Amino acid sequence: MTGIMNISSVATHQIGLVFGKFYPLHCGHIYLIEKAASQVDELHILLGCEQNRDLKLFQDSHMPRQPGVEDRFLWLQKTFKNRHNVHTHVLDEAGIASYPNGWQDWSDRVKSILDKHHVVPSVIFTSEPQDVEHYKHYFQTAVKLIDADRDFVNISATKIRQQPYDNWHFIAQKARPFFIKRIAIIGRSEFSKVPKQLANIYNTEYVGNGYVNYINCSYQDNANLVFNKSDYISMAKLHAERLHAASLSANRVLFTSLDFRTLHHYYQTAFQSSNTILQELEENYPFDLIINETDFDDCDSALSVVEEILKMVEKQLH
Ligand SMILES: NC(=O)c1ccc[n+]([C@@H]2O[C@H](COP(=O)([O-])OP(=O)(O)OC[C@H]3O[C@@H](n4cnc5c(N)ncnc54)[C@H](O)[C@@H]3O)[C@@H](O)[C@H]2O)c1
Repeated sequence: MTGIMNISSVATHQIGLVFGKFYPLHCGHIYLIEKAASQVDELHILLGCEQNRDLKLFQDSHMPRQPGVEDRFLWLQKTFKNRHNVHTHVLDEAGIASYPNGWQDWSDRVKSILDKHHVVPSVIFTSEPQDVEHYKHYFQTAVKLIDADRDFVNISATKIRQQPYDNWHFIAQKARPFFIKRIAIIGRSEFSKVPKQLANIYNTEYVGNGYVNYINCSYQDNANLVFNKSDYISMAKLHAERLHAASLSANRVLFTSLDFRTLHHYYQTAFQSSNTILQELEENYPFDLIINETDFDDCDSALSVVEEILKMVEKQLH
């Protein structure tokens, strides 16, 4: 009895495919994938990438940096991490005439990946009506068209590439940290309030210097506190962790009172030498905007400072 059930379930085991560049992954893609996944036993996503095309898409965009294949792969993996019947594969399209001119070579490349993973598709899902007959012809499978008019999620990746910050709520939650603009506003006393104010205005996260806060709380007499070399490294590591954590929930932009270039500069001034950890953080964790108290005149009012900074931030987002 059990054997018979297994044979019949193998015979009806439905395997679906979804193709896409996911450049970047957005809620329309997720809707398509979830609707597809709910109609099959297993869904395989093929993430198409082609170096020159992808670079051109980036150059024609307003994205702050270029997503690599690994970024796009991770967005999919993280988004569908709890969907155990959804699998993602990278499809390198190098050397194939670009869409829609390379259907034969492209479908051969797809089939070689499917063969490698022993995947025999029964249905292809797409929201592109013009591709339906091609898919049927080259893959000899059923094709299901999902929301061709984009009624449910009215967005395209092209629009997001053009205006990522105006289309923020369409960007997949797991892709958003990639797009966060990092802004450091550095200064003392009154000026130190400015990044907190800006975070409130932009309904987003502020990341203070956690290490200094910790030291201030731990020691009563910190008037003559002098940091040693390891303090700077601890400060930098803690700050990188806190920035990363805040970027998971930040809204378009993130404000902080410290960037790694400035921290390294403090270190160099104190010890007359560089530090490799700080150097690496400086290089690998660039900020989009660094504003210093010294960029302003002493006589500038608090209001005029905030207004000036608001203009700079707006430039970053448009
Ligand atoms: N070289 C060739 O001849 C050839 C032929 C066919 C396909 N391809 C490749 O296949 C891939 C197709 O990618 P794409 O440009 O369609 O990717 P995409 O990332 O823009 O879209 C992925 C899928 O999501 C769907 N989608 C987009 N927005 C949606 C929304 N708002 N609601 C619902 N669904 C939505 C698309 O229709 C598509 O089916 C590319 O890598 C392309 O190169 C190449």
